[in-house]
Amino acid sequence: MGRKPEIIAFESRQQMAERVADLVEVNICAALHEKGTASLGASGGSTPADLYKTLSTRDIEWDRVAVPLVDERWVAPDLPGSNEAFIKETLRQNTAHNANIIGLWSDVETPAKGLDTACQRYGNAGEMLDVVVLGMGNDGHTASWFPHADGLADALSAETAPFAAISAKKSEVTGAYVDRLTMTLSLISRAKIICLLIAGDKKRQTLMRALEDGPVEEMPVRAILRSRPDLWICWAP
Ligand SMILES: O=C(O)[C@H](O)[C@@H](O)[C@H](O)[C@H](O)COP(=O)(O)O
Repeated sequence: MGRKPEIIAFESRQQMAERVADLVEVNICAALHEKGTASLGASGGSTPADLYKTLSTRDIEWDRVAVPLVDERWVAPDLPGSNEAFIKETLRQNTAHNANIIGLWSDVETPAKGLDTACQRYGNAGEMLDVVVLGMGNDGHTASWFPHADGLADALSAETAPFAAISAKKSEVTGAYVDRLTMTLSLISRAKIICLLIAGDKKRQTLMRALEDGPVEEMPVRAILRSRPDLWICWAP
């Protein structure tokens, strides 16, 4: 049996935000010191809000940090549900007011049509990402790797494309946001540090199921749990 990732349990969501911000800060500053630039792959959703707000007050040279989105729902940044809007609102303030957030959405009909633009914008920001923050849904998705979605095979393939277009099956978890663009396993799994942030008992139960044997297509978060068992799984009630 391969190594299973460990779960770090915090007392509160605020404590989790502070300690994960320490981890992100130290790794971003180390990358800046080594290379002069750094990259932080940032997920949307809602769980990382406290982390991003905390990070926005840290003493980091944010103008040298690229913050590409991990995934995006196909909605313009001025509409509810946009991950780009969420990350701008929570991270781009205080010392991080000049962070270079790299959005994935462009004004074309579908994520598939937006793929080239996303890849161009992303450029070399993260041939190897320094840090990636992931979340997880109660259906066992992470990034926009939704169970049995169209495009899931592309997102999880060993090919080196950094992004894939996803069309998820509509569910309670996706809501109306079934069309997505997402970083691929190939890109995320090469990151130096990966943090999977989860909160609440229900997600802890979902995670325990994901850690069991079973098909990746049913719980795609398994792809990253299996390929990077050294990832930091951080949980708070
Ligand atoms: O667009 C999104 O929804 C995400 O980037 C997604 O992968 C998210 O991390 C999980 O769905 C968890 O979302 P919550 O933090 O809102 O539970």
